[in-house]
Amino acid sequence: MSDPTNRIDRHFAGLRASGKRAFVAYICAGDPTLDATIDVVLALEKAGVDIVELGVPFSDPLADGVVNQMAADRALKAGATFPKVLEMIRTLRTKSQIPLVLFTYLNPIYTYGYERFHTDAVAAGVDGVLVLDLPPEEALQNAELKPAPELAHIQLIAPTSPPERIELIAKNAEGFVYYVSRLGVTGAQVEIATGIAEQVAVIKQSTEVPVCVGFGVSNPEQAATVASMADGVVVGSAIVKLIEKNGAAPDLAAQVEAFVKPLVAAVKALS
Ligand SMILES: O=P(O)(O)OC[C@@H](O)[C@@H](O)c1c[nH]c2ccccc12
Repeated sequence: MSDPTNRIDRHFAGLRASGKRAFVAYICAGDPTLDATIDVVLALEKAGVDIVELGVPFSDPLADGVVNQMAADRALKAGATFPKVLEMIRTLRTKSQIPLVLFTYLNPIYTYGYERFHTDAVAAGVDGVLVLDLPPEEALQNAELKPAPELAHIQLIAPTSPPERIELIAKNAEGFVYYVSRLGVTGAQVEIATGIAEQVAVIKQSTEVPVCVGFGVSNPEQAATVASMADGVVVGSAIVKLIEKNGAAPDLAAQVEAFVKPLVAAVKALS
């Protein structure tokens, strides 16, 4: 169900009306610092990014490749904690209304407390949550594991997800469905995965919710190719790598903006 009060749903409704695809960017909150994350998100927004995925830094990020692992490590070493990430989002919300999705493993939410998490995330201005290591069956059977109604519960589908599971996930989808285009962990790849268009078509048989595809996209050409097969494309590690290289530069935000602009432009050029 589309919720007009949720920034993700509202944003996709606008994109749909204008026939445009979404560009979704992933960064790790607190890398290199929480203050820098605010500037980087504002730079992403200026570059035309539609939705920002904010990773909650975690010590055992099992689905993340080395670039994202190192980003989480930098953020943790710089002092990022789950409460501090929420505090940063509260500050960010005084400057931006860009749709925000928290990417997290279950452990930080468990430690913080489910109810407290739901209340505080909504109050901070988070629009959606993707709990990376939470299987859909668990989320559906345990009410406390489902985000609050105001938070879209975003879920992953993998190339190996069997049809029954795709149907289960897609039927309960909120915000958007995230199709990870390949097995393994996050990270830039030379070649785009095969079978994306086919899997997106299967997912779309069970849901009206937009489908975004990510994993391994790092340049404008790949972004356009992948986006042309779905409602949106996600780029993570390529941006995180740029932050890794230029974290200490005074013009980090400007560099992020310059890097992301052509990626966004390639996606927005599609009709
Ligand atoms: O890094 P890539 O290959 O561009 O893929 C996006 C990815 O980083 C981001 O969406 C993400 C970060 N952590 C994840 C864990 C699982 C699935 C996806 C993610």
